Amino acid sequence: MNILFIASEVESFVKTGGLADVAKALPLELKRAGHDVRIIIPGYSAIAQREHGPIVTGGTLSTEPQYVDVPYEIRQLHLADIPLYLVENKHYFERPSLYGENNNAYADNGERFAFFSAAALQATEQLGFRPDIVHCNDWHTALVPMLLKTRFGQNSFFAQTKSVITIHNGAFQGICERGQLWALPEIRNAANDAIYQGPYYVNFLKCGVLYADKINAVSPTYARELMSYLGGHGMAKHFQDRSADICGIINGCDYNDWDPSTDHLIPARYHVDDLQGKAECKRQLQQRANLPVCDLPVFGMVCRLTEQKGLHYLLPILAKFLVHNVQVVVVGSGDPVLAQRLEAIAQQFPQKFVFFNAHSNELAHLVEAGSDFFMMPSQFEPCGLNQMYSLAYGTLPIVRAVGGLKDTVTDYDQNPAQATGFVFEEPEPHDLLNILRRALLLYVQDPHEFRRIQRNAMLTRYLWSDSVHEYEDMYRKALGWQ
Ligand SMILES: Nc1ncnc2c1ncn2[C@@H]1O[C@H](COP(=O)(O)OP(=O)(O)O[C@H]2O[C@H](CO)[C@@H](O)[C@H](O)[C@H]2O)[C@@H](O)[C@H]1O
Repeated sequence: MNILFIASEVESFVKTGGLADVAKALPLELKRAGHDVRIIIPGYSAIAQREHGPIVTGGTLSTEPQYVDVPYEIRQLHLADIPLYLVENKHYFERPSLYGENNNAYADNGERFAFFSAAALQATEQLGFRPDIVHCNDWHTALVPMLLKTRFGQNSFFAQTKSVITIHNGAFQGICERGQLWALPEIRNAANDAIYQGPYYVNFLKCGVLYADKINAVSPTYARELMSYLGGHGMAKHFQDRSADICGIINGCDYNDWDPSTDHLIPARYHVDDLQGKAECKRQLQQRANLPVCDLPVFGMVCRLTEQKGLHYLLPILAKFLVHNVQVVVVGSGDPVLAQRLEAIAQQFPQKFVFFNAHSNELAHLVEAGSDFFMMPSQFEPCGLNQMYSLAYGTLPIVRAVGGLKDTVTDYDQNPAQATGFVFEEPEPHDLLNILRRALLLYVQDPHEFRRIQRNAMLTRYLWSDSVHEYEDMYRKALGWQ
């Protein structure tokens, strides 16, 4: 199949979160499976490799006569042997950040990603790449399915093209004033009330859910949650209406980047039968964090600082947990209020708790390798990648039973024989504290049992090559081939 993968970030070029990891690993695996894959993303000035790629085409996005047409250029880079196209426009993408600054989204994000989506499709035709499937990801590219049926609906080039959308995070929906879509009158003036959020706003994700030929969430549990009122981020009814076309496909883990036996971002390598390197990673993590270098259990956490990641469960109980003989290391960036609260606790417990207010891939690898446990008490979690990295690094994940966390971690109490970590149910700080204590107790009282679970965890595999079969299946269904 010819697959156009359209996303707002791709690991190795530009990344703020897990979407970027998937937008790298999935196209690579689809390519390995024999498909012709092209990736297209916005040409942010933050992309360091940008100057090495040639401009391969360009043009203007035509709009209504009263507005000026919007210019763009297409630059070509490569992700391994996959062409990666950047849609460049100085006004929209030459900014210090991808989506916003100082924790505030850019006010014209709707306009920016509407422009990107339409220009990406127009450029695809200019490049002569006729996609069977346009694979959209999250709200940023969720207008694409509707554009294929409106602006490009009569265009014979796209006559056989079908669209799918993957929901990585349904909480972000891209709600913007209708006026921001001045360049896309076919959407701004559409008679379909369902895509609007009240009379004045458009909801990008709704457009995707209504118009995509097939939809998937990044885990089976999250697919079910999206159709429930509690987990549907206010869009449950729209997901329910499309229930026949929705499936859940668990993300894979990219073991090329996340394998402790080959990882060169960590100070020592190790594998399931020889954990000496892990002990060295722990020592170096403790040194780096300025914590006493000793055999206390280390609980790590790496995340964007947002409510989603369950910091409001952790913050109220962190001081109580730090009364025990433990060390806790958190690496995160995002919400300044959450950062301040973490910093205040770090000052109170300098010998036990360290907070790195940073986005650092190298630190993320060190925390994964050097910790004994990894905390992911998310409020909701479409799939989650860090718990998979933790399993591979023998760092027992402590997670809440939601979304992909529920699908990937087996709880010690529920299923001791196959346990790979610890799972708690209720969205309550006290439940998190209980499970942290349970994990601590196991570490202190039964090192052999801890080692056995660690072994289970390290032998667990979530392979992209398995998930790709499910994506191929979804594409075939979208194309009506089965
Ligand atoms: N401060 C920091 N420093 C360094 N690295 C950091 C970091 N904060 C986060 N990261 C990295 O960003 C990625 C986060 O991935 P996740 O899947 O856990 O969450 P995210 O919510 O971004 O992704 C969304 O999309 C993905 C992909 O589908 C879903 O798995 C997930 O549930 C959904 O919320 C990991 O690679 C992690 O190491």
